[in-house]
Amino acid sequence: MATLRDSLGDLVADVDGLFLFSPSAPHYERFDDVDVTQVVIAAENGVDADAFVELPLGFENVRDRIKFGIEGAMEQGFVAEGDTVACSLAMFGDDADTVVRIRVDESVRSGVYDLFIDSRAEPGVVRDVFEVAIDLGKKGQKGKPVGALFVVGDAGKVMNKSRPLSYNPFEKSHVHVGDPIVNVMLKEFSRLDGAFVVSDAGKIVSAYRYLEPSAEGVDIPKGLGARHMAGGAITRDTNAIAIVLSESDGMVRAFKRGDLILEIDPEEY
Ligand SMILES: Nc1ncnc2c1ncn2[C@@H]1O[C@H](COP(=O)(O)OP(=O)(O)OP(=O)(O)O)[C@@H](O)[C@H]1O
Ligand SMILES: [Mn+2]
Repeated sequence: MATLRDSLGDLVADVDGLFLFSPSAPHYERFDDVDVTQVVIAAENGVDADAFVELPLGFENVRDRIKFGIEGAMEQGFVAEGDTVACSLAMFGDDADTVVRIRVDESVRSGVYDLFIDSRAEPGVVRDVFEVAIDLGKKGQKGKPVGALFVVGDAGKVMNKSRPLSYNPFEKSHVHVGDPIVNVMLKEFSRLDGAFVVSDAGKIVSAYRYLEPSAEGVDIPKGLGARHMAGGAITRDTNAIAIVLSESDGMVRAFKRGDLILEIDPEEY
């Protein structure tokens, strides 16, 4: 009679790679002499792995996390299309409690890795803007839900394709989107109309910008309105990405080249 170990062993039988998501050192050492490519995907390479993919965001959604890891491993040549990999990750506890078997193919490519790593803005800036948008999504302004639109990268071109809705409070200051003060400021602003324009290096160039991209041919999900349309369209007309917090449904969405790339729920963070 087959044991449970035999039956579940099929999950990892003849895989080409083992992906360890944020492994502890003891968990990592358990696989010291496994005979397949090991890739560590984590916020930092604490276990000093040879094959490492940096996770810029926590990705509470496991599907997004796995897709990001596989996309990053493909980009770096650790695995190739057609490979099958086993992913070990923590879903409920602090250490690995889940194994996922997945085949590496184009369907895994969600564009999330590309959004963070191959955009004009630095990966850390993209991460900082996500964190500001997620924080705003969780807390709102004075407890009320609020929407916001951040256009990140290629600021010169974005400014040329937009106009001021009112005076720009960032005109004479050098505020980086990762500065803690930003979260406080955004909560104090009377309203977050228009778009925030952020430079490649993360400087907030302007607030209250009215974006005027040409919108024909930009296809955004039904039910999303002008803020999302402007966010999608500006990323088609420039090399910027757009991160949009919806006042209506509280979701944070990212657009690049006119396409919706990522949708996350701040409540999961
Ligand atoms: N072209 C634009 N450029 C900059 N900001 C815009 C633009 N169009 C709309 N907005 C901003 O989006 C806000 C909300 O507009 P609207 O409700 O139509 O968008 P939405 O996509 O439905 O967003 P939400 O899901 O937050 O309601 C507007 O008050 C305005 O501040
Ligand atoms: Mn709306």
